[in-house]
Amino acid sequence: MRPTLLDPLFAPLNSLPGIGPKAGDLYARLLGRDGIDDCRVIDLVFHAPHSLIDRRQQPGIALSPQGAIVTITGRVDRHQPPPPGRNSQPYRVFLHDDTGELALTFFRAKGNWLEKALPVDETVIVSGKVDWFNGRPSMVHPDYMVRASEADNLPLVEPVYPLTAGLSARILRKAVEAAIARLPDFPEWLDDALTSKQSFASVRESFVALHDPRDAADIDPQAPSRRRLAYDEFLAGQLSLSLVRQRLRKVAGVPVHATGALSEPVLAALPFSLTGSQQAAITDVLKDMAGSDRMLRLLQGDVGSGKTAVALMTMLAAVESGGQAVLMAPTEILARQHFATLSKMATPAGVTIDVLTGRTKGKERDAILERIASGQTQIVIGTHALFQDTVVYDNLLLAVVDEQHRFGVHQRLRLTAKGISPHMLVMTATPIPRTLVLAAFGDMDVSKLTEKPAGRKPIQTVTVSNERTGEIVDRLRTALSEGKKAYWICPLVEESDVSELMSVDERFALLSAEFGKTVGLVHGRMNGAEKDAVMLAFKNSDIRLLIATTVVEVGVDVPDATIMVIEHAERFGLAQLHQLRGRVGRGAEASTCILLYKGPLSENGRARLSILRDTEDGFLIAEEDLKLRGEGELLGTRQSGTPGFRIASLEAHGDLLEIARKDAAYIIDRDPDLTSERGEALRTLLYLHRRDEAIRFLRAG
Ligand SMILES: Nc1ncnc2c1ncn2[C@@H]1O[C@H](COP(=O)(O)OP(=O)(O)OP(=O)(O)O)[C@@H](O)[C@H]1O
Repeated sequence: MRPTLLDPLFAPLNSLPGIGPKAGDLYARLLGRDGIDDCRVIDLVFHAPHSLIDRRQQPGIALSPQGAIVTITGRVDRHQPPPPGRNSQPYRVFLHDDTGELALTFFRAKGNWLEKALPVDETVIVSGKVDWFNGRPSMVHPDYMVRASEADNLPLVEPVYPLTAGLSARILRKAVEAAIARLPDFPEWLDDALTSKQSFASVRESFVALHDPRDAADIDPQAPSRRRLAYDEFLAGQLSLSLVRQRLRKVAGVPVHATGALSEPVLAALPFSLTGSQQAAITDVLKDMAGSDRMLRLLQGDVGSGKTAVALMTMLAAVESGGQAVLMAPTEILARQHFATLSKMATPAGVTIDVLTGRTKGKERDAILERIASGQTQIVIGTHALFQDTVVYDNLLLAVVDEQHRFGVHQRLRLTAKGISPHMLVMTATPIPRTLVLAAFGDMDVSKLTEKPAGRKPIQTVTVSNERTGEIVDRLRTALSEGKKAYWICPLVEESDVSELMSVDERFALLSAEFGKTVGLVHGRMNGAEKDAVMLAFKNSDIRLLIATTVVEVGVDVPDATIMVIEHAERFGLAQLHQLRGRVGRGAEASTCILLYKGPLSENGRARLSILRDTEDGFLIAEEDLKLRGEGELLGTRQSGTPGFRIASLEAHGDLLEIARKDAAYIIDRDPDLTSERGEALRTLLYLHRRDEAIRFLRAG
């Protein structure tokens, strides 16, 4: 049960005065929620200002910079209403100070109201944005106008919040103030030693300070209030991951005894030998699974480093031990591709492998479910359909979760909630910077595949302005006539971009006109069967040029494709470009990646593309991407529905994440059920950050 202390903060957002049905939609949009019913008061408390307006700036009229928000103290000289019948023209009021004259400009204004507010000969203070036009300064609809005698009514410093169209700054500030007024006195959940070392204020004071910046330093991520709140956010995350991990570890842990009876014949039949990294990762996994603790391991592989083979070897070990294994892929395409590859690779082992996805229906589905329940099926490949209630396993020992870009604690929780407690191997598609691993997975055991299989040729990467697209098409013509295969990737087109970007459909039309039937198209709006058919034709060479959106980004394996063209490369994250590029260079032939950009590039944009040109080391690229883009964008975590951080930033507060990790481990070690006084306070922290799932877990455990 949520502590009653938090009730006022978890009340519906529209319980605040002034938020009606119309504003509700705006707030939902602003806060990134589905609807107003999903918004709580607390969401506004976390809605931090990004800058401030300092109305203490009084440079004088003549010295006010164009576009700056300034405050002017001056004497009103005259009013100039629009000529009679010309109400579309503005109403102007002129005032002066020692340096010059300023026109205050009002549209559709009532004259008598202005005469009262700005009487001639009165000294007034006005504040707002100054615009210079033809050498004359004006201020359109000042934010504030007060008489000099009432200077106290002018807020000197004002926070500026992210807004959404239709919601005014003033209204939002009112709502935020009302939300802040509901802040209770929180129990202190941090250790005294830490708060004094870091000079943290109390939680309540920190929230108040967050919304009441006094100068630019208070807006900085390193402001003490922000650091405190960032720390809390990290701690809540680390604590919930530790709790989950602790419970997962506690349950079961059926030791897996690999005999080699199945994996050895498979290994012997592979057309290659495993790399040192692959072998090391398999050894790590087998060692974990042989123990009585449950395995929870993250397998990070660079693009094309051969994760699939590692997954197969570990799954065969589970089967050798008399159990079952599943491999969960993030998409239908990948599940089917894994199924095809693994079935072929595993033939010498003679194991029964099935595929189960949302598309598996009717009699086929019933038959598969029956085989899984009886234990006849030893390995199942699929999507999240693998963990629906109707799927009952006979003896599931290992779950390999190919998370690719979607880090989901939730899925892992769902698995355990079913009472299934297999060993778990989580695979990610690209290297992830350590801080991000920590934030998303907590303190997890990690194996890395740093080596590329032998015989791979480096991919030649070039950056080319889109003005030279014609040349690229000419080069493609030659390559295709030599029997080569190529990808051409277009970014996802959002409606707002339509005029600016070439959509996949347009690109497909243009290139089909050029190259005829050898051109195929896949994108996210096609259904699964359609996508599969095109991918298959590409694999089998009926299609030699594949136009695609990023649906091919993860895991697609067509080893004889050697050319990758990425249109609007400046729009993609580095890690994503690295992933896309990784679709080529998977065979023995030399490959090329052409990054087409629309210029002129910003300095940052140029830096990003050149990193990609200069290295193929995904671990390095991931670190650079984090530096240049920030974690929200990185690997698309934002789209994946994983709750991002609201105050904390991995770049700015990486040091705090490290401390929070240790703090969480220390807490769980001493007070695993959070029952001490500090433990109780920490429960409040978990609720405050909507980490309820961890608390539910605590109770279930
Ligand atoms: N040790 C190896 N030697 C040579 N080729 C290998 C080796 N291991 C795997 N391969 C081959 O390399 C290709 C890439 O392997 P895999 O699809 O498992 O990569 P991945 O790690 O999943 O990368 P991605 O995320 O880019 O798909 C496959 O065609 C696979 O058969």
